[in-house]
Amino acid sequence: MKFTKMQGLGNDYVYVNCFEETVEHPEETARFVSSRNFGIGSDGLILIKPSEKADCQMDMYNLDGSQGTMCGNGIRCVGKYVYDHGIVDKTEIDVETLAGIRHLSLHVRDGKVETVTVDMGRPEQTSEIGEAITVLGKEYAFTGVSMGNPHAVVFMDGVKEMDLKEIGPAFESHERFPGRTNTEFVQVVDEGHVIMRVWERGSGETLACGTGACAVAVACALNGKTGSQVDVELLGGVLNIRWDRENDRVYMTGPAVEVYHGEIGLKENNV
Ligand SMILES: N[C@H](CCC[C@H](N)C(=O)O)C(=O)O
Repeated sequence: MKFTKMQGLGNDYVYVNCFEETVEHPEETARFVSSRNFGIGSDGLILIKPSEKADCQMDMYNLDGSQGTMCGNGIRCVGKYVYDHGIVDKTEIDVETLAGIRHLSLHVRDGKVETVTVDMGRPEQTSEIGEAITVLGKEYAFTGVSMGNPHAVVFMDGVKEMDLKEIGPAFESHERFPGRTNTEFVQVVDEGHVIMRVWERGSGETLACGTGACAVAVACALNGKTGSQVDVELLGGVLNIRWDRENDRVYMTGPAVEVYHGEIGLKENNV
């Protein structure tokens, strides 16, 4: 199977061009390629497929093989891939996802996409603001926001020093979230800048989460902690998020990088 390794702020996936390749068992393939020791090493697998409704389709799988409905860092890399590899010849494109169609504006330099602005659609508030929840015997306040996938946003201090290995999975699989959740731990620096760590549903801690950064920007505004444009500082870098309150849509701008191409034998590895 030919693949391309790409990353958005260190949130890295194995991408397969399914205009040319077919992946029979995507969940199993995602678990295999994501393994650093037995496969390639990534946060998951993203299939770039033809679409009847858009310029292409993004089909995304987390490290554990669970299928995601939307991926912000991933969709920027999908936009870069289809432009740089000649699948599209325009810089305003639409990508079909399980969360709906998303519009991308591709910013090109020297013939290659460098950054992408994504219309991430309408946010949906999925809890009370600051809803109480008990996790590992301790009470927290969270704000639930969906960007087509579920996020629980928790405001706290000392975010950079946190160890997410226990608290992350405990939130992810908490009974309050029947389909599991992505969880963002956020420290507000000022009304235009926040620091965020993320424990992703199905992938664990990642260096960045695009949908998560959008959910965080919305939760910050809902809680009156920032304006509606926020620089979200992640371990992997900064995403600029703008929640347009006029049309109630969230816009994310960030980089997309192609790291390398490769080929991997699935049958030889019993996948
Ligand atoms: N783990 C997420 C999907 C990937 C989201 C993240 N990598 C992003 O950039 O938005 C979920 O299961 O909803």
